[in-house]
Amino acid sequence: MQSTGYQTGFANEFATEAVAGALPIGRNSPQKVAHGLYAEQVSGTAFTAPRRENRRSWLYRIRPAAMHGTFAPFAQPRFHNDFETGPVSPDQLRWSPLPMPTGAVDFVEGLFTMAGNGSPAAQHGVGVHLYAANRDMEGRYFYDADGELLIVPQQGRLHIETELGVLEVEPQEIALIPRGIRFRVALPDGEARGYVCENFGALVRLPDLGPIGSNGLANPRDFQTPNAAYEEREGDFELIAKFQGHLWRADIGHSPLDVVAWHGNYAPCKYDLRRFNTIGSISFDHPDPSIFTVLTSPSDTPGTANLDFVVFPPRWLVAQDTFRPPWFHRNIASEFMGLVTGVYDAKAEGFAPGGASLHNSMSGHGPDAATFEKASSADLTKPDVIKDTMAFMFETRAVIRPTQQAMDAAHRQRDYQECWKGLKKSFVSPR
Ligand SMILES: O=C(O)Cc1cc(O)ccc1O
Ligand SMILES: [Fe+2]
Repeated sequence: MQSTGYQTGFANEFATEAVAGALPIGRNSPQKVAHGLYAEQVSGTAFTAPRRENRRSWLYRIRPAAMHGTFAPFAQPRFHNDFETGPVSPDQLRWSPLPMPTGAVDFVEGLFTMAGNGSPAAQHGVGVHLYAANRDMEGRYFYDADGELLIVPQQGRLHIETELGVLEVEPQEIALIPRGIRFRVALPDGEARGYVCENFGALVRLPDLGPIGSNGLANPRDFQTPNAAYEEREGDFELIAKFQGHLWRADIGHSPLDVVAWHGNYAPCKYDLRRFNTIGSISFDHPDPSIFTVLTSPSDTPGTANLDFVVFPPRWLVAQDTFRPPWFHRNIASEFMGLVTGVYDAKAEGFAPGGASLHNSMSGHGPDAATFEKASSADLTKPDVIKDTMAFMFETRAVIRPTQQAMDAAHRQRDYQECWKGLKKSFVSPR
């Protein structure tokens, strides 16, 4: 399926048809839909959710989503949500990039669960996954009934064909696939690696801007939702479902990407992180990283997110009489970080593009020794510019529990704490 372009805005009431006249006018479910299509509603929030949070779309499709065989377990043991048992270490953790697969592996097969909290059953928390893949999903379609997927490509473009249209996504862009929406991923560059946050809680939305005003951070018009596109394809295909933490497969005799027209506000989208309007201090002190929030999934406690997706983009540092990089800190929230490209300003080395770090609730962390030395004696009469970088954080109110496979992984940096070892004792007692 080729991209047919985009509509702009975040969670707008979109309307799009790949065949003229396919969208009913003035009603959702006429007795007979034009062109012999079936009408089907997909709801991403409760029917009775407040209007400003209510998300649903109407799909006009060749066959309804109900048509497929029975599900049986699908073996892909690296992708799951089993992170809720046993003690969890408060150690600061860091990983080198997930190695590229040696055999042929598609996007679903290439998912590797790093960590998470909450559960799909409880409808709060997140799953944090990495993927490394080197082949297109062939005759295979996937949906995640457990959460929406926030995909952060790090290497290689993704061509994502969804029920509602096509997203072409490259590193430094993100894709959001709503819970339940079926899709297929192809890899135009042959290989791809990146991060996925699976959000079991309230759908992500743009944060309130408070005193920032009516513009800034991620602007709504920079989100792009695909125009309708469909394939009319019959064959021996496979539908993979993620349901309550595990994968299932069913035979399907046609492509489920057969939605000819749709309207509504429950749809995939993409966003270019390079369009993020970064706001920071122009006087003194490094602000809290909440200033970098792209999207937030609120919890039932106001101001305390289930998930904040935060980016650290290129920017100027001009603060005076200030230690300019991130400070040393401990935090009630828990922080999973990744790096799409470049160098992150708190870590001179060891945090590579494609790598990851995890600093859980109240675990001390901050600049490494090399960064501290440099920034403590930097010439503040000149602005610094941070260029060619894109780090991000999945920050959650609940502790992010690493999986056993993440703890056991050969690419986990077992010497991570060494990065703070060189911090000198400089205190000179006045007595
Ligand atoms: O730990 C980190 O590097 C993320 C982070 C960045 C920042 O600028 C302030 C606080 C914070 O947790
Ligand atoms: Fe932090």
